[in-house]
Amino acid sequence: MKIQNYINGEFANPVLDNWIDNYNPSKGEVYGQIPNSTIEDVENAYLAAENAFASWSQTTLATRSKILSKIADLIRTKVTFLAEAESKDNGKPISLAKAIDIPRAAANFQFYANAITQFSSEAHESVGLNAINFTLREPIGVVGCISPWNLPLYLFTWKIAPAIAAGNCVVAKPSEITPLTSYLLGEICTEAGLPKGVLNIVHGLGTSAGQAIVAHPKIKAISFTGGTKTGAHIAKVAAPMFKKLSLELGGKNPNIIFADCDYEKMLTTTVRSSFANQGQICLCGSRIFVEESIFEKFKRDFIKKVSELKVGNPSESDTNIGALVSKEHLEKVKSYIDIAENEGGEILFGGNKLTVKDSENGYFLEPTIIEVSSNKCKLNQEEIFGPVVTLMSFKSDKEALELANDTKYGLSATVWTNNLNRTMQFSKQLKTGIVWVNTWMMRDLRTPFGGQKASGIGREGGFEALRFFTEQKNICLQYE
Ligand SMILES: NC(=O)C1=CN([C@@H]2O[C@H](COP(=O)(O)OP(=O)(O)OC[C@H]3O[C@@H](n4cnc5c(N)ncnc54)[C@H](O)[C@@H]3O)[C@@H](O)[C@H]2O)C=CC1
Ligand SMILES: O=C(O)/C=C/C=C(\O)C(=O)O
Repeated sequence: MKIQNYINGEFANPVLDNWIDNYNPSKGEVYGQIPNSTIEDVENAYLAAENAFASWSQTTLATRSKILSKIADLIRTKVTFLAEAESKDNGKPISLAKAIDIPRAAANFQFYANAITQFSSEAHESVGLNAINFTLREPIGVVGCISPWNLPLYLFTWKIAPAIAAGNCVVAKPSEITPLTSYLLGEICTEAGLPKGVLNIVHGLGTSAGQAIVAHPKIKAISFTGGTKTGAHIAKVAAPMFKKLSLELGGKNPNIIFADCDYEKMLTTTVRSSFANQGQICLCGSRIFVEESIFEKFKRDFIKKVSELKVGNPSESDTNIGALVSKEHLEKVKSYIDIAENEGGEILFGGNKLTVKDSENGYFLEPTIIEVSSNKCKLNQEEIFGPVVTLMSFKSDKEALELANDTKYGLSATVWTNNLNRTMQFSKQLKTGIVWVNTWMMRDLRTPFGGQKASGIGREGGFEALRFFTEQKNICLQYE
């Protein structure tokens, strides 16, 4: 299968006719090629976007809303087809893609179809001076959206939907590791009546196609989700050009469990927050801290529940954990498990690569639980981004809070307790962009989403994304 770029509403081969192999991670085999796009393809995408901007930026909100709703409808009608494609490309269970990834992609378009009709700006009357200020929020122009491989269509559309709803035209690049569903989105956008050039999708490597988007002198804003190192590089390139930047980066999120919590709910949710999507979600609670009085009980119960998870072929409906996204990523995750003992850790469960029947060459790994004795170890400080969690006990609220905040990351935290004062103290003092209390990954698309410290800058979601994708202009008008 050959994936093509989507430029000016047409599918096109890369200008230099260079291609990259695309892998099915659960089979460990090549199943297609994608464009190895270069600066020339990005320029073509930019020109198409620039050309479309004059008209799209003047399209009524009702028309934009109708087209975005239609895209959402089409995604919903193709949920099984898209879920199968996502699973094949990424290795995640089809059941997960069908329940979470694809419905969320539809919800992203539906949400911004509605939100743009409610988005407004402010006016300030300068009383006594016969003057009024009103502030326009204008689309920026051509913007760049770059997304990762862990939640491919989910995160790709989370950027594109607000960008086009706000009247911008887009040059977008999905991860080269998971290009399939974004390729299929091109067709859907055409069918929904999105005018040519409003969305342009360029496939290829981060270091060439991605770099060309970030460095393009006329692409004025970049919305990026991915690794912290890449985010830092993007900031270095884009900042001297004064581009707007939204960077949603890595996490090393604490999951803090107190003895007074609703134990069964905590246990079930903790299995999910540890291993959903093979642990490849920036929000996964990869550092589990448990109050000393229930530590041994938690350990026993958690290991038992995790041992019941089925690692298997992503197409089987009872599979809980599919394949990791690539061979390189599997090796990276495994390398952390391999240093566990040198770091004073004890592997309590898992730790091994797995061979799955009918998918013998796939990139499978057991869900892995490691008890560590210090939060300073690499396992607790570096983003592993796989099905690996660490456990540590704590004695007091103060110690738990210190452990939780002792990382360069600051994306999310989960706290399990029924104590109101403790809930408020932790909510206020955790240095993260998101705090979940007695739940995990409960998403309301109106809320600001993003991290502090090395987890990024800016917030996605709700009106925040519409603010990011618009430029303010204040008009001050005096009258007699
Ligand atoms: N959502 C998250 O928080 C994610 C975190 N990661 C972390 O990052 C690590 C590395 O994974 P990668 O796939 O290498 O992520 P990455 O950060 O390199 O890739 C994310 C996106 O950025 C693009 N990209 C890469 N270099 C670029 C550049 N110089 N300019 C513009 N775009 C560029 C990629 O092509 C991809 O579309 C993972 O092991 C994980 O720890 C990775 C993916 C998602
Ligand atoms: O729900 C969201 O909006 C985002 C979820 C996850 C990520 O952003 C990620 O894993 O990068």
